[in-house]
Amino acid sequence: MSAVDLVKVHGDGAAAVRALDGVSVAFGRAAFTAIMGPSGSGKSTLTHCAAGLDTPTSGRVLLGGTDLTALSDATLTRVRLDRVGFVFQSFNLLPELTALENIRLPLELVGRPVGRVLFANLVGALGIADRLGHRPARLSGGQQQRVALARALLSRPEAVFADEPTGNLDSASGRRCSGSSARRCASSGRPSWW
Ligand SMILES: Nc1ncnc2c1ncn2[C@@H]1O[C@H](COP(=O)(O)OP(=O)(O)OP(=O)(O)O)[C@@H](O)[C@H]1O
Repeated sequence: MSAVDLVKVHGDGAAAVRALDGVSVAFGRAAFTAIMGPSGSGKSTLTHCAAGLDTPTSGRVLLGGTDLTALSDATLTRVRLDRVGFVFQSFNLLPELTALENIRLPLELVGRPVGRVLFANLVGALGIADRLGHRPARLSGGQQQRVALARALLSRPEAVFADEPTGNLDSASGRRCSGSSARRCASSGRPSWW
């Protein structure tokens, strides 16, 4: 997945904010990449543009051979559901659905079957197997976050984007969800993309 010369200006006129100013970046296949920077430096904006959730003002976003910035709204929606997983900072679970229904929803929207083994493995690894019948309001923040992670991973997407995905988890759960490479990234103290 790569982004080329991304510019994103939020708003217009005197209130315009140039959140991205010519960002080019490539994320390798099967790589775990952390984006770090000060508050307000554009991490969420970059992540949303890279995942096709927001439209850059200019520049290109490539997922495999697909230029997301050249797609119609309908095709982009389909690509997002089918090929991209996203974990939002505020989870974005649907309150009237159970955890199970939230996790399955993206696959059901595109008419794809739910892989039973993958589903069982995911909810087991994330420690939410006994909470699947609960609505989000009956779950803790960390449990909601793990439901959101399961939802993002169940479709085996080509790319998973996560905006502060382990902020509500205890340190052991955070390590399980992000893997040992995350520890290495975080402890290296590098302030930029890699
Ligand atoms: N919808 C919006 N309208 C106007 N300005 C926005 C909007 N979204 C973000 N911004 C501005 O764009 C800049 C980058 O915001 P962004 O949320 O991408 O930063 P961030 O690095 O993710 O911040 P944080 O670490 O605090 O979550 C900020 O100055 C922010 O105020």
